[in-house]
Amino acid sequence: MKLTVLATRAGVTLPAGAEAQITGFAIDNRKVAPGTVFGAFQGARVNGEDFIPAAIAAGAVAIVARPAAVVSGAIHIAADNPRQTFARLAAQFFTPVPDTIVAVTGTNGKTSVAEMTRQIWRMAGHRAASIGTLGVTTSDESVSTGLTTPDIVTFLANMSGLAREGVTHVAYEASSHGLSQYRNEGLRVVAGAFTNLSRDHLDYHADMEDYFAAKMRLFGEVVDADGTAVVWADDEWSDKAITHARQRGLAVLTAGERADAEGLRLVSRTPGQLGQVLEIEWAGTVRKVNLPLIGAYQTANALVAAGLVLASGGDAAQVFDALGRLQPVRGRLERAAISRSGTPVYVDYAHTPDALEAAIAALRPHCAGRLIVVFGAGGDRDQGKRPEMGRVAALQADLGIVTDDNPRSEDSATIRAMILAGGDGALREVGDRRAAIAAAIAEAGRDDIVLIAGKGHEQGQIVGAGAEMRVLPFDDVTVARECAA
Ligand SMILES: CC(=O)N[C@H]1[C@@H](OP(=O)(O)OP(=O)(O)OC[C@H]2O[C@@H](n3ccc(=O)[nH]c3=O)[C@H](O)[C@@H]2O)O[C@H](CO)[C@@H](O)[C@@H]1O[C@H](C)C(=O)N[C@@H](C)C(=O)N[C@H](CCC(=O)O)C(=O)O
Ligand SMILES: Nc1ncnc2c1ncn2[C@@H]1O[C@H](COP(=O)(O)OP(=O)(O)OP(=O)(O)O)[C@@H](O)[C@H]1O
Ligand SMILES: N[C@H](CCC[C@H](N)C(=O)O)C(=O)O
Ligand SMILES: [Mg+2]
Repeated sequence: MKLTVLATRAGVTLPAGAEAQITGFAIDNRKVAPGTVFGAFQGARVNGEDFIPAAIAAGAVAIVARPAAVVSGAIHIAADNPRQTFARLAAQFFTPVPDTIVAVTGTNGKTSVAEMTRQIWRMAGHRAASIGTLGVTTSDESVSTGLTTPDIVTFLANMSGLAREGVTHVAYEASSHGLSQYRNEGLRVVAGAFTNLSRDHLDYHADMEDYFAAKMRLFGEVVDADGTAVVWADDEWSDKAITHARQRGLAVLTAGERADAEGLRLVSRTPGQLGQVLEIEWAGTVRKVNLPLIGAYQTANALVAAGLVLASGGDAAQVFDALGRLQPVRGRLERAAISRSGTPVYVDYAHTPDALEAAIAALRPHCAGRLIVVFGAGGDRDQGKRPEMGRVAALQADLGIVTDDNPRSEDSATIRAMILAGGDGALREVGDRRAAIAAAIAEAGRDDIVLIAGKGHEQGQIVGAGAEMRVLPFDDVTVARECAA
Protein backbone atom coordinates (compact mmCIF):
# COMPACT_ATOMS: atom_id res chain seq x y z
CA MET A 1 0.00 0.00 0.00
CA LYS A 2 1.25 3.52 -0.84
CA LEU A 3 2.38 5.74 2.04
CA THR A 4 0.62 8.77 0.53
CA VAL A 5 -2.69 6.90 0.52
CA LEU A 6 -2.30 5.90 4.18
CA ALA A 7 -1.28 9.45 5.14
CA THR A 8 -4.22 11.07 3.34
CA ARG A 9 -6.69 8.71 4.99
CA ALA A 10 -5.10 9.28 8.39
CA GLY A 11 -4.87 13.05 7.95
CA VAL A 12 -1.08 12.94 8.47
CA THR A 13 1.21 15.40 6.67
CA LEU A 14 4.23 13.91 4.88
CA PRO A 15 7.40 15.72 3.81
CA ALA A 16 7.05 17.08 0.23
CA GLY A 17 7.46 14.42 -2.44
CA ALA A 18 7.60 11.55 0.02
CA GLU A 19 6.36 8.23 -1.33
CA ALA A 20 7.01 4.59 -0.57
CA GLN A 21 5.38 1.20 -0.84
CA ILE A 22 4.47 0.09 2.70
CA THR A 23 4.55 -3.57 3.70
CA GLY A 24 4.09 -3.28 7.46
CA PHE A 25 4.50 -1.38 10.72
CA ALA A 26 6.84 -1.92 13.68
CA ILE A 27 7.76 -0.21 16.95
CA ASP A 28 10.68 -2.51 17.69
CA ASN A 29 13.63 -2.34 15.30
CA ARG A 30 14.07 -6.12 15.65
CA LYS A 31 10.72 -6.58 13.94
CA VAL A 32 11.47 -4.32 10.96
CA ALA A 33 11.37 -5.87 7.46
CA PRO A 34 11.92 -4.15 4.09
CA GLY A 35 9.09 -1.65 3.48
CA THR A 36 8.22 -1.14 7.15
CA VAL A 37 7.16 2.11 8.82
CA PHE A 38 9.12 2.29 12.10
CA GLY A 39 7.73 4.18 15.11
CA ALA A 40 10.59 5.54 17.23
CA PHE A 41 9.27 6.41 20.68
CA GLN A 42 10.95 7.67 23.81
CA GLY A 43 10.18 4.96 26.34
CA ALA A 44 10.40 4.48 30.07
CA ARG A 45 13.46 2.24 29.71
CA VAL A 46 15.18 3.25 26.50
CA ASN A 47 14.84 5.81 23.71
CA GLY A 48 13.46 4.20 20.55
CA GLU A 49 15.15 6.96 18.52
CA ASP A 50 18.47 5.24 19.23
CA PHE A 51 17.28 2.35 17.06
CA ILE A 52 16.47 4.44 13.97
CA PRO A 53 19.74 3.61 12.14
CA ALA A 54 19.25 -0.11 12.86
CA ALA A 55 15.65 0.07 11.66
CA ILE A 56 16.72 1.75 8.40
CA ALA A 57 19.47 -0.81 7.92
CA ALA A 58 16.79 -3.52 8.27
CA GLY A 59 14.70 -1.91 5.53
CA ALA A 60 12.47 0.69 7.22
CA VAL A 61 11.34 3.19 4.58
CA ALA A 62 9.68 5.74 6.85
CA ILE A 63 10.24 6.73 10.47
CA VAL A 64 7.63 8.35 12.69
CA ALA A 65 9.56 10.31 15.30
CA ARG A 66 9.82 13.69 16.98
CA PRO A 67 10.91 16.56 14.73
CA ALA A 68 14.20 16.67 16.66
CA ALA A 69 15.06 13.03 15.90
CA VAL A 70 17.81 12.40 13.36
CA VAL A 71 16.67 10.36 10.36
CA SER A 72 18.85 9.76 7.33
CA GLY A 73 18.13 7.32 4.55
CA ALA A 74 14.36 7.12 5.09
CA ILE A 75 11.33 9.43 5.14
CA HIS A 76 11.06 11.32 8.44
CA ILE A 77 7.40 11.70 9.39
CA ALA A 78 7.92 14.33 12.07
CA ALA A 79 5.29 14.45 14.80
CA ASP A 80 5.06 16.11 18.19
CA ASN A 81 3.19 13.05 19.41
CA PRO A 82 4.82 10.22 17.44
CA ARG A 83 2.85 7.44 19.19
CA GLN A 84 -0.45 9.00 18.14
CA THR A 85 0.60 9.75 14.57
CA PHE A 86 2.02 6.24 14.18
CA ALA A 87 -1.24 4.74 15.46
CA ARG A 88 -3.33 6.78 13.04
CA LEU A 89 -1.22 5.70 10.06
CA ALA A 90 -1.12 2.06 11.12
CA ALA A 91 -4.88 1.98 11.60
CA GLN A 92 -5.27 2.75 7.88
CA PHE A 93 -3.05 -0.21 7.02
CA PHE A 94 -4.70 -2.83 9.25
CA THR A 95 -8.17 -2.92 7.70
CA PRO A 96 -10.94 -3.87 7.74
CA VAL A 97 -11.74 -4.02 11.45
CA PRO A 98 -14.89 -5.25 13.26
CA ASP A 99 -17.88 -2.89 12.94
CA THR A 100 -18.72 -2.62 16.61
CA ILE A 101 -15.83 -1.88 18.96
CA VAL A 102 -16.18 -0.87 22.61
CA ALA A 103 -13.56 -0.32 25.31
CA VAL A 104 -13.41 -0.43 29.08
CA THR A 105 -11.13 1.26 31.58
CA GLY A 106 -10.94 1.52 35.39
CA THR A 107 -8.66 0.15 38.10
CA ASN A 108 -10.58 -3.08 38.64
CA GLY A 109 -13.10 -4.97 36.57
CA LYS A 110 -11.82 -4.32 33.03
CA THR A 111 -11.19 -7.96 32.16
CA SER A 112 -14.49 -9.03 33.71
CA VAL A 113 -16.46 -6.36 31.84
CA ALA A 114 -14.76 -7.06 28.50
CA GLU A 115 -15.41 -10.80 28.88
CA MET A 116 -19.04 -10.35 29.97
CA THR A 117 -19.67 -7.97 27.08
CA ARG A 118 -18.34 -10.61 24.69
CA GLN A 119 -20.59 -13.25 26.29
CA ILE A 120 -23.72 -11.08 26.04
CA TRP A 121 -23.05 -10.41 22.36
CA ARG A 122 -22.42 -14.09 21.70
CA MET A 123 -25.69 -15.05 23.35
CA ALA A 124 -27.41 -12.54 21.08
CA GLY A 125 -25.97 -14.43 18.11
CA HIS A 126 -23.04 -12.18 17.18
CA ARG A 127 -19.49 -13.28 16.39
CA ALA A 128 -17.74 -11.54 19.27
CA ALA A 129 -14.29 -11.29 20.84
CA SER A 130 -12.60 -9.65 23.80
CA ILE A 131 -9.02 -8.38 24.03
CA GLY A 132 -7.37 -7.92 27.41
CA THR A 133 -5.49 -9.55 30.25
CA LEU A 134 -6.77 -13.00 29.27
CA GLY A 135 -5.53 -12.43 25.71
CA VAL A 136 -7.66 -12.44 22.58
CA THR A 137 -10.76 -14.45 23.44
CA THR A 138 -13.38 -15.72 21.00
CA SER A 139 -15.96 -18.48 21.43
CA ASP A 140 -13.35 -20.92 20.12
CA GLU A 141 -10.16 -19.99 21.93
CA SER A 142 -8.13 -17.61 24.07
CA VAL A 143 -4.66 -16.58 22.82
CA SER A 144 -2.45 -14.72 25.29
CA THR A 145 -0.64 -11.52 24.22
CA GLY A 146 1.36 -11.12 27.46
CA LEU A 147 0.09 -7.63 28.27
CA THR A 148 -3.41 -6.35 29.07
CA THR A 149 -3.26 -3.83 26.27
CA PRO A 150 -0.95 -5.21 23.61
CA ASP A 151 1.35 -2.84 21.72
CA ILE A 152 -0.33 -0.85 18.97
CA VAL A 153 0.88 -3.03 16.10
CA THR A 154 -0.26 -6.27 17.76
CA PHE A 155 -3.53 -4.62 18.74
CA LEU A 156 -4.38 -3.41 15.24
CA ALA A 157 -3.20 -6.64 13.63
CA ASN A 158 -5.42 -8.58 16.05
CA MET A 159 -8.39 -6.38 15.19
CA SER A 160 -8.06 -6.88 11.44
CA GLY A 161 -7.34 -10.58 11.96
CA LEU A 162 -10.58 -10.92 13.93
CA ALA A 163 -12.51 -9.08 11.23
CA ARG A 164 -11.12 -11.48 8.62
CA GLU A 165 -12.34 -14.41 10.75
CA GLY A 166 -15.83 -12.90 10.64
CA VAL A 167 -15.86 -11.30 14.10
CA THR A 168 -18.11 -8.24 14.09
CA HIS A 169 -18.10 -7.20 17.77
CA VAL A 170 -15.03 -6.59 19.98
CA ALA A 171 -14.72 -5.36 23.57
CA TYR A 172 -11.20 -4.42 24.62
CA GLU A 173 -9.57 -3.53 27.87
CA ALA A 174 -7.87 -0.11 27.94
CA SER A 175 -5.31 -0.04 30.77
CA SER A 176 -3.92 3.30 31.90
CA HIS A 177 -0.52 2.29 30.51
CA GLY A 178 -2.13 1.44 27.21
CA LEU A 179 -4.05 4.69 27.09
CA SER A 180 -1.11 6.89 27.97
CA GLN A 181 1.12 5.08 25.47
CA TYR A 182 -1.46 5.23 22.66
CA ARG A 183 -1.46 1.44 22.40
CA ASN A 184 -5.02 1.39 21.08
CA GLU A 185 -5.90 4.19 18.74
CA GLY A 186 -7.19 4.98 15.32
CA LEU A 187 -10.33 2.84 15.44
CA ARG A 188 -13.93 3.86 15.66
CA VAL A 189 -14.91 3.07 19.27
CA VAL A 190 -18.68 3.43 19.68
CA ALA A 191 -18.79 3.19 23.46
CA GLY A 192 -16.32 3.32 26.33
CA ALA A 193 -16.86 2.33 29.96
CA PHE A 194 -15.38 3.46 33.27
CA THR A 195 -15.68 1.01 36.19
CA ASN A 196 -13.90 2.60 39.16
CA LEU A 197 -10.66 4.18 40.32
CA SER A 198 -8.56 3.25 43.34
CA ARG A 199 -4.91 2.91 44.17
CA ASP A 200 -2.72 1.10 41.63
CA HIS A 201 0.21 1.86 39.35
CA LEU A 202 1.45 4.84 41.34
CA ASP A 203 4.93 3.75 40.29
CA TYR A 204 4.03 4.82 36.75
CA HIS A 205 1.59 7.69 37.33
CA ALA A 206 2.64 10.67 39.49
CA ASP A 207 -0.52 10.67 41.63
CA MET A 208 -4.20 9.68 41.56
CA GLU A 209 -5.15 12.72 39.47
CA ASP A 210 -2.53 11.83 36.88
CA TYR A 211 -3.71 8.20 36.89
CA PHE A 212 -7.31 9.33 36.44
CA ALA A 213 -6.32 11.72 33.63
CA ALA A 214 -4.65 8.83 31.78
CA LYS A 215 -7.88 6.84 32.03
CA MET A 216 -9.96 9.80 30.89
CA ARG A 217 -8.18 9.84 27.53
CA LEU A 218 -10.74 7.14 26.80
CA PHE A 219 -13.62 9.61 26.98
CA GLY A 220 -11.60 12.63 25.90
CA GLU A 221 -10.12 11.20 22.70
CA VAL A 222 -10.55 7.47 22.07
CA VAL A 223 -14.32 7.06 22.03
CA ASP A 224 -15.92 8.40 18.85
CA ALA A 225 -17.32 11.95 19.07
CA ASP A 226 -20.88 10.64 18.70
CA GLY A 227 -20.30 7.68 20.99
CA THR A 228 -21.45 6.83 24.50
CA ALA A 229 -19.70 6.82 27.86
CA VAL A 230 -20.96 4.06 30.16
CA VAL A 231 -20.14 4.96 33.77
CA TRP A 232 -20.48 2.90 36.94
CA ALA A 233 -22.23 5.53 39.04
CA ASP A 234 -21.42 4.27 42.54
CA ASP A 235 -17.69 5.02 42.63
CA GLU A 236 -16.04 8.05 44.23
CA TRP A 237 -14.65 9.07 40.84
CA SER A 238 -17.86 8.51 38.86
CA ASP A 239 -19.07 12.11 38.89
CA LYS A 240 -15.75 13.34 37.58
CA ALA A 241 -15.83 10.73 34.84
CA ILE A 242 -19.35 11.80 33.87
CA THR A 243 -18.23 15.43 33.73
CA HIS A 244 -15.36 14.50 31.38
CA ALA A 245 -17.72 12.61 29.10
CA ARG A 246 -20.27 15.42 28.98
CA GLN A 247 -17.58 18.02 28.28
CA ARG A 248 -16.60 16.05 25.21
CA GLY A 249 -20.29 15.88 24.18
CA LEU A 250 -20.62 12.09 24.57
CA ALA A 251 -23.94 10.50 25.45
CA VAL A 252 -23.76 9.16 29.01
CA LEU A 253 -25.27 5.89 30.24
CA THR A 254 -24.94 5.42 34.00
CA ALA A 255 -25.27 2.12 35.86
CA GLY A 256 -25.57 1.36 39.57
CA GLU A 257 -27.63 2.37 42.56
CA ARG A 258 -26.96 6.00 41.74
CA ALA A 259 -27.76 5.67 38.03
CA ASP A 260 -30.02 8.36 36.61
CA ALA A 261 -33.44 7.81 35.02
CA GLU A 262 -31.97 7.06 31.58
CA GLY A 263 -29.53 4.55 33.04
CA LEU A 264 -29.43 1.00 34.38
CA ARG A 265 -30.51 1.50 37.95
CA LEU A 266 -29.76 -1.21 40.48
CA VAL A 267 -32.89 -1.30 42.63
CA SER A 268 -31.97 -4.25 44.82
CA ARG A 269 -29.39 -7.00 45.14
CA THR A 270 -29.99 -10.16 47.17
CA PRO A 271 -27.01 -12.53 47.54
CA GLY A 272 -27.85 -16.24 47.33
CA GLN A 273 -25.76 -19.37 47.70
CA LEU A 274 -24.65 -19.64 44.08
CA GLY A 275 -25.52 -16.24 42.71
CA GLN A 276 -27.57 -13.13 43.35
CA VAL A 277 -30.98 -11.84 42.47
CA LEU A 278 -30.97 -8.35 41.00
CA GLU A 279 -33.76 -5.91 40.32
CA ILE A 280 -32.75 -3.52 37.57
CA GLU A 281 -34.72 -0.57 36.27
CA TRP A 282 -34.24 0.27 32.60
CA ALA A 283 -36.46 2.52 30.48
CA GLY A 284 -39.08 2.75 33.23
CA THR A 285 -39.42 -1.02 33.76
CA VAL A 286 -38.00 -2.97 36.69
CA ARG A 287 -36.71 -6.39 35.65
CA LYS A 288 -35.54 -9.27 37.76
CA VAL A 289 -32.28 -11.03 36.87
CA ASN A 290 -30.85 -14.18 38.47
CA LEU A 291 -27.17 -13.43 38.08
CA PRO A 292 -25.33 -16.76 38.37
CA LEU A 293 -22.19 -15.16 39.91
CA ILE A 294 -21.43 -14.18 43.50
CA GLY A 295 -20.03 -10.86 44.76
CA ALA A 296 -21.23 -7.28 44.61
CA TYR A 297 -18.36 -6.46 42.29
CA GLN A 298 -19.58 -8.90 39.64
CA THR A 299 -22.97 -7.17 39.70
CA ALA A 300 -21.18 -3.91 38.96
CA ASN A 301 -19.24 -5.48 36.11
CA ALA A 302 -22.30 -7.22 34.66
CA LEU A 303 -24.27 -3.97 34.64
CA VAL A 304 -21.43 -2.07 32.98
CA ALA A 305 -21.17 -4.80 30.35
CA ALA A 306 -24.93 -4.60 29.80
CA GLY A 307 -24.55 -0.83 29.42
CA LEU A 308 -21.88 -1.25 26.73
CA VAL A 309 -24.08 -3.65 24.77
CA LEU A 310 -27.12 -1.38 25.05
CA ALA A 311 -25.03 1.65 24.09
CA SER A 312 -23.80 -0.10 20.96
CA GLY A 313 -27.25 -1.02 19.73
CA GLY A 314 -28.08 -4.19 21.68
CA ASP A 315 -31.64 -5.30 22.32
CA ALA A 316 -32.74 -4.88 25.95
CA ALA A 317 -34.69 -8.14 26.23
CA GLN A 318 -31.71 -10.12 24.92
CA VAL A 319 -29.33 -8.31 27.25
CA PHE A 320 -31.34 -9.05 30.40
CA ASP A 321 -31.84 -12.63 29.34
CA ALA A 322 -28.09 -13.01 28.78
CA LEU A 323 -27.23 -11.63 32.24
CA GLY A 324 -28.99 -14.65 33.74
CA ARG A 325 -26.71 -16.96 31.75
CA LEU A 326 -23.28 -15.37 32.25
CA GLN A 327 -20.39 -17.78 32.77
CA PRO A 328 -17.73 -17.06 35.40
CA VAL A 329 -14.62 -15.25 34.18
CA ARG A 330 -11.40 -17.25 34.52
CA GLY A 331 -9.60 -16.54 37.82
CA ARG A 332 -12.22 -14.08 39.12
CA LEU A 333 -13.73 -15.64 42.27
CA GLU A 334 -13.28 -18.99 40.60
CA ARG A 335 -14.05 -21.91 42.92
CA ALA A 336 -10.96 -24.04 42.43
CA ALA A 337 -11.60 -26.88 44.86
CA ILE A 338 -13.38 -28.14 47.93
CA SER A 339 -10.86 -29.56 50.38
CA ARG A 340 -11.11 -32.89 52.14
CA SER A 341 -12.40 -31.11 55.22
CA GLY A 342 -15.07 -29.43 53.07
CA THR A 343 -13.55 -25.96 52.73
CA PRO A 344 -14.32 -24.13 49.47
CA VAL A 345 -11.13 -22.67 47.97
CA TYR A 346 -11.47 -19.64 45.69
CA VAL A 347 -8.93 -18.07 43.32
CA ASP A 348 -9.23 -14.37 42.53
CA TYR A 349 -7.10 -11.80 40.68
CA ALA A 350 -7.33 -9.13 43.41
CA HIS A 351 -3.98 -7.35 43.33
CA THR A 352 -4.95 -3.90 44.61
CA PRO A 353 -6.17 -2.91 48.11
CA ASP A 354 -9.61 -2.11 46.75
CA ALA A 355 -9.92 -5.38 44.83
CA LEU A 356 -8.78 -7.38 47.87
CA GLU A 357 -11.45 -5.71 49.96
CA ALA A 358 -14.08 -6.35 47.25
CA ALA A 359 -13.11 -10.02 46.94
CA ILE A 360 -13.23 -10.59 50.71
CA ALA A 361 -16.58 -8.79 50.90
CA ALA A 362 -17.90 -10.96 48.07
CA LEU A 363 -17.11 -14.16 49.99
CA ARG A 364 -18.09 -12.97 53.47
CA PRO A 365 -21.84 -13.68 53.13
CA HIS A 366 -20.96 -17.26 52.13
CA CYS A 367 -18.71 -17.89 55.11
CA ALA A 368 -20.05 -19.15 58.43
CA GLY A 369 -16.56 -19.65 59.86
CA ARG A 370 -13.20 -18.02 59.19
CA LEU A 371 -12.15 -16.39 55.94
CA ILE A 372 -8.47 -17.16 55.28
CA VAL A 373 -6.66 -15.13 52.62
CA VAL A 374 -3.38 -16.02 50.92
CA PHE A 375 -1.91 -13.09 49.01
CA GLY A 376 1.20 -11.13 48.04
CA ALA A 377 2.14 -8.26 45.74
CA GLY A 378 4.02 -8.09 42.45
CA GLY A 379 7.58 -6.77 42.24
CA ASP A 380 8.46 -3.80 39.99
CA ARG A 381 4.99 -2.40 40.54
CA ASP A 382 3.52 0.29 42.82
CA GLN A 383 5.14 -0.22 46.24
CA GLY A 384 2.69 1.98 48.14
CA LYS A 385 -0.15 -0.46 47.62
CA ARG A 386 1.67 -3.16 49.63
CA PRO A 387 1.02 -1.93 53.22
CA GLU A 388 -2.52 -1.00 52.20
CA MET A 389 -3.14 -4.56 51.03
CA GLY A 390 -1.69 -5.76 54.33
CA ARG A 391 -4.03 -3.51 56.24
CA VAL A 392 -7.10 -4.67 54.26
CA ALA A 393 -6.28 -8.33 54.91
CA ALA A 394 -5.55 -7.76 58.59
CA LEU A 395 -8.82 -5.92 59.12
CA GLN A 396 -11.18 -7.77 56.78
CA ALA A 397 -9.99 -11.38 56.85
CA ASP A 398 -9.84 -13.70 59.86
CA LEU A 399 -6.38 -14.87 58.88
CA GLY A 400 -4.05 -13.35 56.28
CA ILE A 401 -1.07 -15.32 55.00
CA VAL A 402 1.45 -13.18 53.12
CA THR A 403 3.28 -14.99 50.34
CA ASP A 404 5.06 -14.32 47.03
CA ASP A 405 3.30 -13.06 43.91
CA ASN A 406 5.58 -12.27 40.95
CA PRO A 407 8.75 -10.92 42.60
CA ARG A 408 10.27 -9.88 39.22
CA SER A 409 13.57 -8.02 39.87
CA GLU A 410 12.82 -7.37 43.54
CA ASP A 411 13.82 -9.27 46.68
CA SER A 412 10.70 -11.23 47.64
CA ALA A 413 11.34 -11.04 51.41
CA THR A 414 11.44 -7.23 51.15
CA ILE A 415 8.11 -7.16 49.32
CA ARG A 416 6.55 -9.39 51.98
CA ALA A 417 7.96 -7.21 54.75
CA MET A 418 6.31 -4.14 53.20
CA ILE A 419 2.95 -5.93 53.18
CA LEU A 420 3.40 -7.28 56.71
CA ALA A 421 4.18 -3.75 57.94
CA GLY A 422 0.61 -2.74 57.02
CA GLY A 423 -0.86 -5.68 58.94
CA ASP A 424 0.23 -4.50 62.35
CA GLY A 425 1.32 -7.96 63.56
CA ALA A 426 -1.92 -9.66 62.51
CA LEU A 427 -0.57 -11.40 59.40
CA ARG A 428 1.36 -14.63 59.01
CA GLU A 429 4.25 -15.06 56.54
CA VAL A 430 4.91 -18.09 54.33
CA GLY A 431 7.13 -17.05 51.41
CA ASP A 432 6.75 -20.08 49.16
CA ARG A 433 3.37 -19.75 47.43
CA ARG A 434 2.62 -23.47 47.30
CA ALA A 435 3.49 -23.87 50.99
CA ALA A 436 1.28 -20.88 51.86
CA ILE A 437 -1.68 -22.32 49.96
CA ALA A 438 -1.10 -25.72 51.59
CA ALA A 439 -0.93 -24.12 55.04
CA ALA A 440 -4.19 -22.21 54.52
CA ILE A 441 -6.03 -25.30 53.30
CA ALA A 442 -4.61 -27.51 56.09
CA GLU A 443 -5.74 -25.00 58.68
CA ALA A 444 -9.29 -24.52 57.36
CA GLY A 445 -12.36 -26.35 58.58
CA ARG A 446 -15.66 -27.03 56.82
CA ASP A 447 -17.26 -23.68 57.72
CA ASP A 448 -14.19 -21.74 56.60
CA ILE A 449 -13.33 -20.32 53.17
CA VAL A 450 -9.86 -19.97 51.64
CA LEU A 451 -9.25 -17.14 49.17
CA ILE A 452 -6.05 -17.20 47.10
CA ALA A 453 -5.64 -13.71 45.69
CA GLY A 454 -3.43 -11.86 43.24
CA LYS A 455 -2.66 -14.19 40.34
CA GLY A 456 -6.06 -15.36 39.11
CA HIS A 457 -5.61 -16.93 35.67
CA GLU A 458 -1.82 -16.46 35.55
CA GLN A 459 0.12 -19.57 34.60
CA GLY A 460 3.54 -18.72 35.99
CA GLN A 461 5.52 -16.95 38.64
CA ILE A 462 7.87 -14.29 37.25
CA VAL A 463 11.22 -14.30 39.04
CA GLY A 464 14.16 -12.06 38.11
CA ALA A 465 14.40 -9.53 35.30
CA GLY A 466 16.23 -8.97 32.03
CA ALA A 467 18.45 -11.88 31.00
CA GLU A 468 17.87 -13.46 34.44
CA MET A 469 14.09 -13.49 34.08
CA ARG A 470 12.39 -16.84 34.50
CA VAL A 471 8.73 -17.81 34.50
CA LEU A 472 8.26 -20.75 36.85
CA PRO A 473 5.09 -22.66 35.95
CA PHE A 474 2.50 -21.93 38.63
CA ASP A 475 -1.28 -21.99 38.49
CA ASP A 476 -3.18 -21.14 41.69
CA VAL A 477 -6.16 -23.27 40.65
CA THR A 478 -4.04 -26.39 40.01
CA VAL A 479 -2.02 -25.92 43.19
CA ALA A 480 -5.22 -25.39 45.20
CA ARG A 481 -6.62 -28.65 43.83
CA GLU A 482 -3.42 -30.51 44.63
CA CYS A 483 -3.33 -29.16 48.18
CA ALA A 484 -7.03 -29.82 48.70
CA ALA A 485 -6.86 -33.45 47.61
C1 LIG B 1 6.19 0.70 31.47
C2 LIG B 1 5.54 0.14 30.24
O1 LIG B 1 4.34 0.09 30.15
N1 LIG B 1 6.36 -0.30 29.28
C3 LIG B 1 5.83 -0.82 28.03
C4 LIG B 1 6.19 0.13 26.90
O2 LIG B 1 7.52 0.47 27.02
P1 LIG B 1 8.10 1.86 26.57
O3 LIG B 1 7.37 2.48 25.43
O4 LIG B 1 8.33 2.68 27.76
O5 LIG B 1 9.34 1.16 25.92
P2 LIG B 1 10.86 0.98 26.22
O6 LIG B 1 11.06 -0.43 26.60
O7 LIG B 1 11.42 2.07 27.06
O8 LIG B 1 11.39 1.16 24.72
C5 LIG B 1 11.12 2.35 23.96
C6 LIG B 1 10.90 1.99 22.54
O9 LIG B 1 12.08 1.39 21.97
C7 LIG B 1 11.74 0.24 21.27
N2 LIG B 1 12.89 -0.67 21.28
C8 LIG B 1 13.39 -1.11 22.46
C9 LIG B 1 14.48 -1.98 22.49
C10 LIG B 1 15.08 -2.37 21.26
O10 LIG B 1 16.04 -3.14 21.19
N3 LIG B 1 14.53 -1.90 20.11
C11 LIG B 1 13.47 -1.06 20.09
O11 LIG B 1 13.03 -0.66 19.01
C12 LIG B 1 10.52 -0.30 21.99
O12 LIG B 1 9.73 -1.11 21.17
C13 LIG B 1 9.78 0.97 22.37
O13 LIG B 1 8.91 1.40 21.35
O14 LIG B 1 5.96 -0.44 25.64
C14 LIG B 1 6.53 -1.73 25.42
C15 LIG B 1 6.18 -2.16 23.98
O15 LIG B 1 4.79 -2.04 23.75
C16 LIG B 1 5.94 -2.70 26.43
O16 LIG B 1 6.48 -4.00 26.22
C17 LIG B 1 6.32 -2.22 27.82
O17 LIG B 1 5.61 -3.04 28.75
C18 LIG B 1 6.35 -3.54 29.86
C19 LIG B 1 7.01 -4.86 29.50
C20 LIG B 1 5.39 -3.74 31.04
O18 LIG B 1 5.69 -4.46 31.96
N4 LIG B 1 4.23 -3.11 31.04
C21 LIG B 1 3.22 -3.24 32.10
C22 LIG B 1 3.51 -2.34 33.32
C23 LIG B 1 1.88 -2.82 31.53
O19 LIG B 1 1.81 -2.16 30.50
N5 LIG B 1 0.80 -3.24 32.17
C24 LIG B 1 -0.54 -2.89 31.75
C25 LIG B 1 -1.51 -3.53 32.71
C26 LIG B 1 -1.99 -2.64 33.71
C27 LIG B 1 -3.29 -3.15 34.30
O20 LIG B 1 -4.06 -3.86 33.61
O21 LIG B 1 -3.54 -2.86 35.44
C28 LIG B 1 -0.93 -3.49 30.41
O22 LIG B 1 -1.70 -2.85 29.68
O23 LIG B 1 -0.54 -4.64 30.18
N1 LIG C 1 -16.01 -3.68 39.85
C1 LIG C 1 -15.07 -4.02 40.71
N2 LIG C 1 -14.88 -3.34 41.86
C2 LIG C 1 -13.92 -3.69 42.74
N3 LIG C 1 -13.10 -4.75 42.58
C3 LIG C 1 -13.24 -5.48 41.46
C4 LIG C 1 -14.21 -5.14 40.47
N4 LIG C 1 -14.12 -6.03 39.47
C5 LIG C 1 -13.12 -6.86 39.79
N5 LIG C 1 -12.60 -6.55 41.00
C6 LIG C 1 -11.46 -7.21 41.67
O1 LIG C 1 -10.34 -7.01 40.81
C7 LIG C 1 -9.82 -8.27 40.37
C8 LIG C 1 -9.41 -8.18 38.93
O2 LIG C 1 -10.58 -8.10 38.13
P1 LIG C 1 -10.42 -7.88 36.58
O3 LIG C 1 -9.38 -8.79 36.08
O4 LIG C 1 -11.75 -7.93 35.96
O5 LIG C 1 -9.87 -6.39 36.60
P2 LIG C 1 -8.87 -5.63 35.63
O6 LIG C 1 -9.23 -4.21 35.72
O7 LIG C 1 -8.89 -6.24 34.30
O8 LIG C 1 -7.44 -5.90 36.28
P3 LIG C 1 -5.99 -5.62 35.59
O9 LIG C 1 -5.65 -4.23 35.96
O10 LIG C 1 -5.05 -6.57 36.22
O11 LIG C 1 -6.11 -5.85 34.13
C9 LIG C 1 -10.93 -9.28 40.62
O12 LIG C 1 -10.38 -10.54 40.77
C10 LIG C 1 -11.58 -8.71 41.86
O13 LIG C 1 -10.87 -9.06 43.01
N1 LIG D 1 -1.99 -5.93 35.14
C1 LIG D 1 -1.46 -5.93 36.47
C2 LIG D 1 -1.40 -7.34 36.91
C3 LIG D 1 -0.83 -7.57 38.29
C4 LIG D 1 -0.89 -9.00 38.69
C5 LIG D 1 -0.04 -9.37 39.84
N2 LIG D 1 0.02 -10.80 39.90
C6 LIG D 1 1.37 -8.80 39.70
O1 LIG D 1 2.19 -9.45 39.10
O2 LIG D 1 1.62 -7.70 40.19
C7 LIG D 1 -0.10 -5.27 36.48
O3 LIG D 1 0.65 -5.45 35.53
O4 LIG D 1 0.17 -4.53 37.40
MG1 LIG E 1 -7.37 -6.89 33.19
